[in-house]
Amino acid sequence: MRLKTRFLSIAAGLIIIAACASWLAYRELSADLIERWGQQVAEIQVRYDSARLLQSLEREIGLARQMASSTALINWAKEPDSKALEANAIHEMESFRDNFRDNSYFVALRESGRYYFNNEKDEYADQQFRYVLSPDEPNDAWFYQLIEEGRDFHLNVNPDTELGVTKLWIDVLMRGPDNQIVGMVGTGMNLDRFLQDIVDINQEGITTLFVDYNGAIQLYRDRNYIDFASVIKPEGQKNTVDLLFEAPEDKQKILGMLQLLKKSSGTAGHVESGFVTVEGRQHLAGVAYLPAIGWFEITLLDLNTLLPKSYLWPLVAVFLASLLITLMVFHLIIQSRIVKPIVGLEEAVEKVRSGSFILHRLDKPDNEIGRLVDHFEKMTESLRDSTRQLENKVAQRTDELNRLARIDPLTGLKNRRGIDEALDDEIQRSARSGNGFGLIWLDIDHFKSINDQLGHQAGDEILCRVALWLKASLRPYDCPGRWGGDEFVILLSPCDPTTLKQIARRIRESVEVESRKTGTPVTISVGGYFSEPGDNTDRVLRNADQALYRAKKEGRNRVCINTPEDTEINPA
Ligand SMILES: Nc1nc2c(ncn2[C@@H]2O[C@H](COP(=O)(O)OP(=O)(O)OP(=O)(O)O)[C@@H](O)[C@H]2O)c(=O)[nH]1
Repeated sequence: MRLKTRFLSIAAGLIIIAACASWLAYRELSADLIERWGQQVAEIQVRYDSARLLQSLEREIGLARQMASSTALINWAKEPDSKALEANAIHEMESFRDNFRDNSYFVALRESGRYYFNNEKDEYADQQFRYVLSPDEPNDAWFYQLIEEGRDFHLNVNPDTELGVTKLWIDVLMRGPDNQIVGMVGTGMNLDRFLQDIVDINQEGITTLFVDYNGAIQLYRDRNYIDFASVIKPEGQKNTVDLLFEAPEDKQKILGMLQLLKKSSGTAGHVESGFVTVEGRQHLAGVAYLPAIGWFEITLLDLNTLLPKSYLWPLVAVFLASLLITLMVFHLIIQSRIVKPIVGLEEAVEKVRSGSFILHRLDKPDNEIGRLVDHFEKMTESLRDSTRQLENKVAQRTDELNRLARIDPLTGLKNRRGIDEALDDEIQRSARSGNGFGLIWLDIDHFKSINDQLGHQAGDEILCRVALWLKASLRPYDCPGRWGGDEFVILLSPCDPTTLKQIARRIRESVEVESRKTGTPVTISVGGYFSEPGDNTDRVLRNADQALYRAKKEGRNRVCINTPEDTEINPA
């Protein structure tokens, strides 16, 4: 895999891992955030809803308590048949009616069971006595039940079948000076209006309900759930709050919260909260106990409505965009500071490996890679210089070897290979120019006996001297060589037959004369051939050799010249 691909794969992998981790963290954090926020909102909402309920009830309850402690009513309750007391009491009751919000009241006398009522329309003026309560009448059970329980104050949602109204009743026991219960007074508020004001508040995602001390639903937007006349219903038949929840654990949770609040009922403003599912949607339930009325207030917050997770999507989008930008920046940095310099370096290494030292300008980032590239460039320069030096040396040595391969080590003249090459060149030159050239082939006479008599060393010295005499007798541009043994070949160019003869004779004479001076006289036999353009190597050598052969045959120490036209033999 290429470096860039690998880097990007690693980066992408890391980013995916980071994104997954961040997504999980986001989910956890958002759930935690929503939970914390929801709990606080639930607490605030619970207190707000409780305050609203208490605010609207407080005055009514105060008035009802005041009415229950009215001396006129208490005295009348003790003597219900006294018309004077009754008139006085009814007058008192009517003054309270004017003050109650609903402009209605009821008074029920314990001893006689008489029930008095008047409403906002003053419908029952002078007929406030409505009917007589009976312990045997189930609809009247509330009255006897409350007296039996001895609860001085009670809130009750109950339809009054006699009056044909459903009301939220405020019931307050009326006690005589001896603390004996002599009756019950109170007022009823139109349930529909009350629900509208307190419960059916048009706040999307927020549901408010009130349940009594036993969890029976008292105020709820859906009237079907309201547990009317809770006070007279036996346990198990009440519409309790757990009916609103489907999951058993949610039912347990909400009932558990009620229990907890009952235990800590002394702690004012304490709110319990927890997640529950209502109608398939997650809600946060906040529950508070209202000691003033003995009810619980429950607020259900639909979190998806109040704080949809989509609100946090811009955060996710920003996060993803940041990741993408990070990936791109990472890619650009990796590309410019690592991958590109390394790829360039790799190409340069490949070039140098294949023997090319011409490098394009390499990227040198200001980091370890840049320093590596710098070292590589310097190393390449050194390598290039030493390679060039080496090549020069090799070329020089090769030239030297080539030269030596064509030189006779003893005499310093060309050897047979050198003469061969020079002869080939000369034949080609002659063919091109149309001018002939001369070739001399000479051999030292009786050299074997010189060797035999004087030794091989002396023989070598004579060979060297002959070479020197030859060179001295030749023109600078003539080319002498040692063919082998005691035989020498000389190329004469430019040349003509006359010059060939002259030089051949001069050579022979020179050797004879000069050798005599050394005390070891030697003579040479010389064969010459003047080559015409078009001759080949064999023909030239053969003719020169034949001329030498003749010179030997005819007595040695002489010159014989072979020309294409004729053969001239010149005795010494
Ligand atoms: N000292 C010495 N002797 C050599 C060398 N190369 C060949 N010879 C000898 O040279 C002699 C050449 O003899 P030939 O050319 O055959 O005969 P020659 O004695 O010269 O007689 P002719 O040529 O017939 O006059 C041989 O004895 C070789 O051993 C060399 O490099 N040094």
